[in-house]
Amino acid sequence: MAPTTQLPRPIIVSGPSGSGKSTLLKRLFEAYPDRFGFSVSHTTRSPRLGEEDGIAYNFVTKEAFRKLVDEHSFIEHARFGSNLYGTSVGAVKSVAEKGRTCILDIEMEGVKQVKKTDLNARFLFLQPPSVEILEKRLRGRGTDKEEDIQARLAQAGKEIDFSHIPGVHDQIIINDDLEKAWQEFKAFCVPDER
Ligand SMILES: Nc1ncnc2c1ncn2[C@@H]1O[C@H](COP(=O)(O)OP(=O)(O)OP(=O)(O)O)[C@@H](O)[C@H]1O
Repeated sequence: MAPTTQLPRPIIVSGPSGSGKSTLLKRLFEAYPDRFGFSVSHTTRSPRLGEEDGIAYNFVTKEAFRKLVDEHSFIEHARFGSNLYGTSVGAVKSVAEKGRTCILDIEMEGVKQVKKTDLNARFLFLQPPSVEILEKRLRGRGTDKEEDIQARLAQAGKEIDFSHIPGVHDQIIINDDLEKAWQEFKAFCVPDER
């Protein structure tokens, strides 16, 4: 295996809910379809029709999942309903081993976990111009219930405070004008094109 330093470094994109992560990542994957990749998550849920192990998810038993948790294999893991889901360090490394830059869209606790690993990641934070504008965008998106919007706004303050701790992120992009944010985002993710 090639030394980690020669492999594409993973990019960690974080930012409050509604800051525009999905919008910019969609553009990035459309503009550079072969350059980036997402890691394959682990789950204890059963595969649905057509879902291949190792492609849609790494399907594992609850026992195997717990063992991975005990071995600190996950960057983050969570329960949704009766199923467990997790992002493993190994899954991120395997994207890099295929020559692609792995992109992780994660929240603050995940960022802290990645910093404890040997992934040698680059950290990008997407910041809304203000909490008022963030609220407008969350409402405009039309996908969230009122209580979810309030919870997302409360969490946004914590995410922004954390992002301002020196050394946490390599770059902070303020997503005010979308075209300007896209240019900055692209320059960070595809630095050799500058
Ligand atoms: N610069 C911008 N100007 C105006 N609207 C924007 C801008 N960037 C994103 N939006 C809009 O804001 C809303 C939230 O963006 P998006 O869904 O990409 O956020 P997100 O960070 O991926 O949120 P989540 O973490 O909840 O998935 C969307 O409706 C999107 O179209």
